[in-house]
Amino acid sequence: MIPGGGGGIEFMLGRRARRRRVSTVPDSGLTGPVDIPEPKRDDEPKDLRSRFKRMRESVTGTVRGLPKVAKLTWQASPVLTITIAVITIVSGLTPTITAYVSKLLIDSVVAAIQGKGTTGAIVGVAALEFGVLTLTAVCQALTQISQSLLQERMTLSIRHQVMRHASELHLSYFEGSESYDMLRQAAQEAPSRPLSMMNSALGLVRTTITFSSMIALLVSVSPLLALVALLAPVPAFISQSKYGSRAFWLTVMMSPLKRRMDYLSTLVTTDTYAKETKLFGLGPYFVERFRQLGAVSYERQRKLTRNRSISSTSWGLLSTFVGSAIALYIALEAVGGRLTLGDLALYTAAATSVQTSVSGLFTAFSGMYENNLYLDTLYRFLATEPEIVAPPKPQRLPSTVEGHIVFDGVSFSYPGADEPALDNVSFEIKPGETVAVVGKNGAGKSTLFKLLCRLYDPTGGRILLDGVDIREFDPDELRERMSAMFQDYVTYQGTAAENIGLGDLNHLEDRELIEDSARRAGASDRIERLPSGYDSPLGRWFDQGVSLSGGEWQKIALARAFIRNAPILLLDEPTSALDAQAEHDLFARLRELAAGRTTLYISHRFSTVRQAEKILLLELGKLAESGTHDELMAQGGEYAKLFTLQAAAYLEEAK
Ligand SMILES: Nc1ncnc2c1ncn2[C@@H]1O[C@H](COP(=O)(O)OP(=O)(O)OP(=O)(O)O)[C@@H](O)[C@H]1O
Repeated sequence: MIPGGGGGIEFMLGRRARRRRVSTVPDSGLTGPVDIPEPKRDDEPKDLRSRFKRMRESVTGTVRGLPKVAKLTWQASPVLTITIAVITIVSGLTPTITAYVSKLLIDSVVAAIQGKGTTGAIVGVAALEFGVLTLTAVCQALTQISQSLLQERMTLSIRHQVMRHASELHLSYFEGSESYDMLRQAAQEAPSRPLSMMNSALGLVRTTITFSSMIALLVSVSPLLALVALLAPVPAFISQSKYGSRAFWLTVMMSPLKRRMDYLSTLVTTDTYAKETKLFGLGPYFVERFRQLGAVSYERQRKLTRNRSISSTSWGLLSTFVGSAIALYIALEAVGGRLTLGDLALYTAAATSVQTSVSGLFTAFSGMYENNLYLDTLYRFLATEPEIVAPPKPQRLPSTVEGHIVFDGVSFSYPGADEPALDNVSFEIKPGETVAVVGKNGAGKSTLFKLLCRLYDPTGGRILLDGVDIREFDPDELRERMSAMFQDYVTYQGTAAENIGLGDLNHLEDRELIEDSARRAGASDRIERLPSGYDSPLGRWFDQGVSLSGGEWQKIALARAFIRNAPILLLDEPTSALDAQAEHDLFARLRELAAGRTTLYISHRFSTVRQAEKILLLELGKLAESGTHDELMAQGGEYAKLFTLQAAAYLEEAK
């Protein structure tokens, strides 16, 4: 067993990190052997004392988890939570009442046989029994209905919380595989756990009620019997909780493997990848890798399930043996005339019930313990603080931002990277200027844009907007003043109008503005030719939509960037997929499109770069050259070299 609560989990994750290093699972899952380490713990308690210590720790950890679970359940539905709680108390009493009514019935039958009772009394007790049984049935039905409804509400409520929190987290959170695993577990495992834990907790209450009322009856016939019945289920509990923690462990360990399986499955089942997987004949290979990873995952689950059931069945048999011995003892007492037939029925029911209650108590507790471990992942995820947040007293952005940008000695390294992506970069962009950023692949151009949007914070230096460090603004407000088209723009599975409107939620359904943005991006002709124009679905996930070409999609992404009337416009290779005419048209209109805005664009085509008012050339994260086209050509540096190289290639072709 392992301690519940945060400390235990951190400890386990520490171990997990160590295990991952020795893991034989290759990072991508595409090649290499497939295996995952056994979810065994070196520090598993060996002797009884450490076992009890562990048990005490897990009891405290689990009990501490209860208020949080109660809060989650209450948040999902107060009415259903109260209903379930009330039914639990009622159904805790029904077994004892049933047992007592059975005794009354048998005694009244025996009395009638002996001529001491009446048929009327028997009918009365039978009616009472009918009433109790009806109450039991109603309670069961109500429990089932409330539980399934509460589960539905709970799943929605937790998924909603996970989505909301994920939407607030910083970009780099999604780029780490460990945090991604945590997110996956929180989203997939956690929704079913609180109700399960709540049920276990309420089961605990129910069985405690049954147990207390029954034990009173059992003690009156034989305190020794009561003690034996109490102790018999303990071993089963210990084995249950041990396997409970292993099951959790296995889920944690298998999360990376399951993600790889999901990835392989996506490669084969998603339209975006289908072309290439078919051409390179990768389908059967990916399917086989999926099968291998699946086989490993199944084998681990099978082993655990097998060991768990063998162990719990064996310990369960011990309890059955004790139960039978008690029944025999009571039967002999009845034969000896020391008990009535009604007493015999009552005590047999009581003994069985105490036994079931005790094992029920233990099972409920070990269930809670296991669920609490899973929930801890959810709590840790929900407790992850977004790294990029507004300062306590953010500076208000003026309603009209001028767009004066200064990079002052800005450096940035991606987490875990050896080399900085940007190294002491300084430059100034005047309001309304159009600036081109150029440089070789990996020079740091896109990183510069991401820092400007505050998707990351610089590791050194500062970025000023209209003279204020951008960290002093609320990041949401800052981003409202910017519009951007990234290199890996999103192709939304929605209509053409929605694809554009999503660039500005305030104008999501403003058809006039959407059409105007499409015109400015050169996308309107194609959209108008679609079967339902702007209402045509693009992509095929939800509707039988139209498939657009790469360049057509890029124009739609451009239109999305244009719809937002922001003072700063960032375009990362905006014409990489456009044909020569479309590219020419766009840049010919760029001055008009960029009027009144500070515009930065990244481009590898020097013909489009030359018209910028300022050009920044990055080399290995450093600002190597800056100036106008004429200035840089006159300098005869790297820019001049690259420009001449490209121009020469065109001239060569033209010959
Ligand atoms: N999310 C990331 N995590 C870690 N490293 C990254 C990440 N994104 C980029 N890098 C690294 O930072 C460096 C700069 O990348 P960046 O995307 O800014 O280059 P770029 O100049 O835009 O290149 P390209 O012309 O190919 O688009 C590269 O070496 C890249 O490997």
